[in-house]
Amino acid sequence: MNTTKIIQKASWRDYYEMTKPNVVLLLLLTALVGMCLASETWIDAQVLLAGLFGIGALSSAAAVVNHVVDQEIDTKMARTFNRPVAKGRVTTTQALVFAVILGVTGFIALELWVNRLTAILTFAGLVGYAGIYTMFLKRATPQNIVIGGLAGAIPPLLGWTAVTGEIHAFPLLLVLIVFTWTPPHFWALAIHREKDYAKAKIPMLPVTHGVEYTKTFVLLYTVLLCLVCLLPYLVGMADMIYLVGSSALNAGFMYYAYKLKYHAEPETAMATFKYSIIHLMVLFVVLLLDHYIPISL
Ligand code: HEM
Ligand SMILES: CC(C)=CCC/C(C)=C/CC/C(C)=C/COP(=O)(O)OP(=O)(O)O
Repeated sequence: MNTTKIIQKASWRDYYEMTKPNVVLLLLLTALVGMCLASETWIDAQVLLAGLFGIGALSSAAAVVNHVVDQEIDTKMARTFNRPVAKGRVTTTQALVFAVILGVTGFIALELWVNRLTAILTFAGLVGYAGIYTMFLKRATPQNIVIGGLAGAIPPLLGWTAVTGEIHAFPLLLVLIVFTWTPPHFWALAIHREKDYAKAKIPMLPVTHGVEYTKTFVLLYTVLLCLVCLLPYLVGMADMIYLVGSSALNAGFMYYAYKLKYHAEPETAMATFKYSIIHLMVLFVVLLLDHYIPISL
């Protein structure tokens, strides 16, 4: 369906919004923690700055491409209809030029001042989110976000490879944590926005399998997340601050997921989604504290 777009002048805020700044900030926190956990001492300033810049720029480029590819469906949903490209304030060409500038500068920064492995893995994250998830999976299967979640989960590994130049099992555990966290994060929001997704004909789980089924899977993935979060402690990667902190955060997530399934009120799904963001943010801060203040039993 063709939607007529009203031509309005774009402001810098439109370009900022297209980068999904809050999402990218949380991705960068997970990358920073990956860097810190890989270092026994201070992180080299060049690796720290160029690494965060490059990962941030390529993630932002992926987010801008998402705005271009999804412009048609964005016009159909209350949450997204006012986005810069959907609304026509930024043209497809302008957005793509912006994405290419971000992508190329980010890749060059990683290649020149960090290392090639990190540049290639970060680029793979961009292709995973902008190419595989946005262009194909999102419209193809209700498991879209489970598979696509891998792209958003990769930053802790990127932080680690930025510092060490190699892949290690420890950051892969952090990737596994974010990967397991993504379904309850997104499906809680999708339950709240189920009618929007149905209207835009996007096969998100609550649309294809119903809200009750999705709530069950939010709960099951939250249980899985609680188990996966124990792994850093069990393999000796993290100590007591992490064990206590992550257990408390996971108890909170279980409370919301259980309430969503068995005692839901109208706002429970949105509250669960909001909690998921606090959960991941604090979890990574706790990992950082634990790294610098190791307390063993
Ligand atoms: C395939 C994986 C993911 C999907 C489908 C997804 C989906 C979403 C959606 C639809 C929103 C709402 C955005 C809005 O209100 O405009 C959102 C918000 C958010 N997501 Fe995710 N997400 C995913 C992965 C991640 C990851 C890996 C992170 C960070 C590590 C993350 C962090 C956030 C944050 C911080 C917000 C709040 C944004 C804001 O308030 O502006 N998400 N997510
Ligand atoms: C290089 C690298 C690590 C790239 C990862 C990039 C990235 C920005 C991941 C975020 C995941 C996310 C917000 C998905 C929502 O997309 P959606 O299209 O389902 O949500 P929307 O409807 O809000 O656009």
